[in-house]
Amino acid sequence: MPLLIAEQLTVLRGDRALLRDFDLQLAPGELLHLRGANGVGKTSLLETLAGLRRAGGGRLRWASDDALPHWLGHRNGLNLQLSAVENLRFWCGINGVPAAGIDAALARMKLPPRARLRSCRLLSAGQKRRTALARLLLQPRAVWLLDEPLDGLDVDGLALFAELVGEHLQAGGAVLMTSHQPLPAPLFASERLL
Ligand SMILES: Nc1ncnc2c1ncn2[C@@H]1O[C@H](COP(=O)(O)OP(=O)(O)OP(=O)(O)O)[C@@H](O)[C@H]1O
Repeated sequence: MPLLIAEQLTVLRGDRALLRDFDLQLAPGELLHLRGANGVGKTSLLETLAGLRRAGGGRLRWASDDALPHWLGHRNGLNLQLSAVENLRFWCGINGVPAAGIDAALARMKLPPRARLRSCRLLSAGQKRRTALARLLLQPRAVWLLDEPLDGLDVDGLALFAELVGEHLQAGGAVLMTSHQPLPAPLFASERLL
């Protein structure tokens, strides 16, 4: 049974329909890559699927009522005045997740210990991305909706990301991610052009 089904979805930006009659299914163990040019509506679609943007029509069905997805926007959603640890502590607080796993999650993302305590505005783009991705490790959620998650990652970061995704798919989760270009190895996905 699919984890997520979107049927005849209309994706809006203001009063403009970017996508109409958009159908999508996401099965357990599936990595689906949505590829499209700048401005085509990838971010708007992911925000609509995540429930952050009102759909203009159609239906969204989740495998279960409590199947809240992980949504990671392309701007990372970090408060740049706070450190990586403080950002994740805040995220844990608003999501009711124990903060005990923060250090382990940042270690898994290979963020050096000193960088974890530094204000995020002093981190590189890739370090900020690794911090944002660490949220995926803090709470198990079946569906990951990731908007341009590879931006800023170096070769090691890409390998790490592929490892996390592989483990998630093995565990029966699913990932929907966007980008502008074909996915690099070692990521293997079904691809949909927008
Ligand atoms: N704040 C906004 N207000 C109104 N329209 C917007 C706004 N932001 C974006 N748009 C419009 O919505 C359309 C879709 O934007 P969206 O960010 O979803 O595209 P995208 O495919 O994710 O683009 P990119 O690859 O550049 O990130 C764009 O063509 C843009 O003109």
